[in-house]
Amino acid sequence: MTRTRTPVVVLSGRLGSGKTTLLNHLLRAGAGRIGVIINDFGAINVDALFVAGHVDAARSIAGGCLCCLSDTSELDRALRGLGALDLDAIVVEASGLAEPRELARLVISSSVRGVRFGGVVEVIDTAAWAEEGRYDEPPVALDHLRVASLGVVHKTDRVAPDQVDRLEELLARLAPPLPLVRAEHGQVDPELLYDKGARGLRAGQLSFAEVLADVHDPHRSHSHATAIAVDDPRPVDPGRLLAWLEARPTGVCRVKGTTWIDAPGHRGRWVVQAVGGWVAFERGPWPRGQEPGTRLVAIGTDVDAAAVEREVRALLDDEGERGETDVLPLLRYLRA
Ligand SMILES: Nc1nc2c(ncn2[C@@H]2O[C@H](COP(=O)(O)OP(=O)(O)OP(=O)(O)O)[C@@H](O)[C@H]2O)c(=O)[nH]1
Repeated sequence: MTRTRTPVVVLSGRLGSGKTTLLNHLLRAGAGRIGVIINDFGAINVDALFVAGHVDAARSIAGGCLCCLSDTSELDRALRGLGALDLDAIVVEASGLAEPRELARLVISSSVRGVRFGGVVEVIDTAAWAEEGRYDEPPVALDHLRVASLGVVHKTDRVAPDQVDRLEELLARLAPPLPLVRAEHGQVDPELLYDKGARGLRAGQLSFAEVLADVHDPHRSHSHATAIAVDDPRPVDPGRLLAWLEARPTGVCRVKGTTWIDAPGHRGRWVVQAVGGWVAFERGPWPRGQEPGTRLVAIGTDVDAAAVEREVRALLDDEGERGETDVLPLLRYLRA
């Protein structure tokens, strides 16, 4: 019996749009055996830390966008490792800055046997688009929409239904007829993702030849962002952390990671997420084998990296245990 080639699906979407959330949903949904390749931008691969434990095989590529790494064989190496396994799909979670066209090109032209390009899924942050209020402008670059085989209109719980309709009308005008699916918290039917490669191109979608032919310089095509990573065994000062998150340095558009809070009643691991003006905390146990500590990544454009790193390091707490009341201001950002 001929073994069918494993589809490689690229998950693309701007910083904080919900790619890891969607990936976790796929893994938890138990829809087949999935391999994942996670490409995070910072030196600490925070996304890899956040991915659910149900993954059958995982490879992590940290330290730069796949499409900007000088060694483009990194993806091939990861695919080779996974391609040998009997998987139903491989999902590549791109960093929020990667160029999907470039990633598609890397997968299409990969010489790794046993895998095939399975399409680009563009995760669209409806909440960020509504927050920015530029209702006639696309939520992502048009080129991203033209490469995509599916658009996930995501975070619909954070906006009014008429805004979701408005975004979908805009997308239908700009990139007809990109199939769209609405989702909250990544809850997309896995069937929609794995079959895409087999179905061929929709009208208006770039063909493989077009993706391959248009040799462009990925370094020019996305803004140059900087990721500042701090990994330290100390807890954070909750008050200073919140004040910094609420008034982040100019240019820092994304903060994520885990922090350690050492205060009675609130002691433990607090996951921090900030996208644009939005901040959230989630509490949870330390994954087995992980020592308590603070691992934060701040991502931004035109930032003074040394100054941001100093600011993040200043959040670390040398004064020992905090009082319960120090944590209270964080509670209004705490998600169940
Ligand atoms: N309200 C709401 N929040 C969501 C939804 N999807 C994701 N989030 C939250 O948005 C934040 C960012 O989600 P991630 O899945 O980490 O986003 P990402 O695209 O992987 O982020 P980067 O890898 O940094 O680009 C997290 O706090 C998620 O819990 C959603 O549908 N609704």
